[in-house]
Amino acid sequence: MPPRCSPASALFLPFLYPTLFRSLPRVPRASLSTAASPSTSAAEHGSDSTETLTASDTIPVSRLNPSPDDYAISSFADKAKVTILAGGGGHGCISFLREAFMANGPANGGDGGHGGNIYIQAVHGENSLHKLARRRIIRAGRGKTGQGSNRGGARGDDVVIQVPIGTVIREIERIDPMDEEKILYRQAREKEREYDKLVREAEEAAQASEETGVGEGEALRLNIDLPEPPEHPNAHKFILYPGMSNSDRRGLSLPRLPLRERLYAQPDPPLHLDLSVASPRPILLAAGGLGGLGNPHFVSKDRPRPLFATKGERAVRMQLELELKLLADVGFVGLPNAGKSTLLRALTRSRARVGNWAFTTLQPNIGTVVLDNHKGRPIVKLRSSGGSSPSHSVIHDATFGSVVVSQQHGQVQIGEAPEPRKRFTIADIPGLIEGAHLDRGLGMEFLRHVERAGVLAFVIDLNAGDAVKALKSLWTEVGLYARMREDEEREREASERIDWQGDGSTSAASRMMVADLPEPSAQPTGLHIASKPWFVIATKGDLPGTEENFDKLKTYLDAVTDGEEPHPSNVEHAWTEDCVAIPVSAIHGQGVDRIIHWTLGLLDD
Ligand SMILES: Nc1nc2c(ncn2[C@@H]2O[C@H](COP(=O)(O)OP(=O)(O)OP(=O)(O)O)[C@@H](O)[C@H]2O)c(=O)[nH]1
Ligand SMILES: [Mg+2]
Repeated sequence: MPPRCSPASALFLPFLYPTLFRSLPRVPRASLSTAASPSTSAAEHGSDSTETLTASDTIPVSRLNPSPDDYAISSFADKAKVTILAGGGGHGCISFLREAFMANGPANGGDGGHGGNIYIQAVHGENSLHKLARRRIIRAGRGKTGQGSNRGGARGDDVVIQVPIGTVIREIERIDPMDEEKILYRQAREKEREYDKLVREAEEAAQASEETGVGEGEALRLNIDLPEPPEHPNAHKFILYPGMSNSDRRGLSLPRLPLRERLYAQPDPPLHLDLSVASPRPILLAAGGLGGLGNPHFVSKDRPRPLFATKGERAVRMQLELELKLLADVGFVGLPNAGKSTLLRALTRSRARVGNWAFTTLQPNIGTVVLDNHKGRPIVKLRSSGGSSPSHSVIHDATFGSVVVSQQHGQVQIGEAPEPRKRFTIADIPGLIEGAHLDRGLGMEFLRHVERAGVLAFVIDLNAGDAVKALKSLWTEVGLYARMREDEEREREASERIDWQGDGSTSAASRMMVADLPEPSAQPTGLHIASKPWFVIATKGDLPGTEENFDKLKTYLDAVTDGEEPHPSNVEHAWTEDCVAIPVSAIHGQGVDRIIHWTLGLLDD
């Protein structure tokens, strides 16, 4: 375990609070970095720390201290409802060869093109569903109609919907013309069977009347009583030649079309996809309709010049609900106005709105910390070994690439090094207030994102009163929310359980089914959030008079790590492995490197 706020590490320069880094000579406040000077000089002039609340006013406007209207509107969305329409098939063509001295050439109408499919693919680099949420309807291309001279129509364009990794797709509604057609065919077959039965009965009756000597007239009457034969269900699928004469139309007998199988298998309903890893290939959501058949398909000895072709098949239409589950690697949790958005700006290229008032942020902002220059070369210097996982070291070998040498129980083990992380994402959510778990403030909606982050970073304003108290109240809110969610989950699970008896009691059969499963604990613990690794980012450290507050916070966190104090949420068995507080001054971009390194250590553990 690395020393907390290690004075030996050159990366973790104690630019703030030199007194906490005992082995370093005490640096007088006046000689702190120039960036911190405006507020320092304010302190020298004897100003009160509460007066420096608006210290950002004295700092020149920059990317990290922007004017309130210098921001990009957050285009983030974690939910979307879309209707997808696969492309219908193009119609078949009715055409005949026309050449000099050939009055009635053979049929040469081309087939229609097949409709385009709609696929979905989870990819790296996407981290929001806002583009989909805005589009609402996604259509694949329609197949083109066939042409004369046996030229087939072009295929409709496929559409690949790219979504972030962690997207869950649920089907709400589906209209599949193939299913409708199957039902129509089944009904038609039943009607035909009934008609055949009637015909057979009429014939038998006619035969019987002949044998019993009833006159020919009676037999004829029985035949006339028969209803019209049922129409075949695929009559609507044909297109007729527009220049057809009335006599042609009267003598037209349309052939029976068999049910055609789609080129691509349509996934069975209800569709439920959980794309928790990048999909190497796009996954089919909706298959396009088949192209119609040109008139040469219907040429026969009795019908040398078919004056019809078939229409393209209609395609699937689906309504889907998409939800982005795994949102960010790190979730910022903090009171309003703590400096979360400024910190996000300092760590990433985000242009989140910053303002000296509560609830500046109304929608979550997602920022990506890029660790390489997109060519594999690191732009953030990583620690060679150690961090929060010092039990292994990475050796770079020209022949074998990266090899991990780890020591477990005194034995050296050699394994393949994991791909170095190239980026991680941070979610900056609106500030939490007391009662957030009861949906006060902008609370609940956004605590969901915290629940899903791998690491929690508590952003505490050192200039806004007791930091330990602030941390405890934030953890209390998060803990209460976690318990509430566990309760909800349990209720949902109970309502989804099969009621074998129909009266709410569970029979022996269902008991057998769940016998091997561990019984869920009766009380919600909130452990699913409290067991996540976390750390504290103590911000606004440039403001005078904050050093003491940080000192207290550090002492408290050391006590939590050593087990002398309970976890701030009071949840038992919560994560207390290495609770640290990192002092930063986001407005000056100081200390942010250390956040990146610490986060990497926690994420890679
Ligand atoms: N002196 C100083 N001021 C800071 C620092 N970080 C943020 N501020 C100021 O604190 C105020 C609030 O910053 P924001 O980043 O908007 O805070 P927030 O936590 O995102 O606020 P909400 O979105 O309302 O929850 C702004 O006036 C910032 O300029 C810092 O490190 N030092
Ligand atoms: Mg904000």
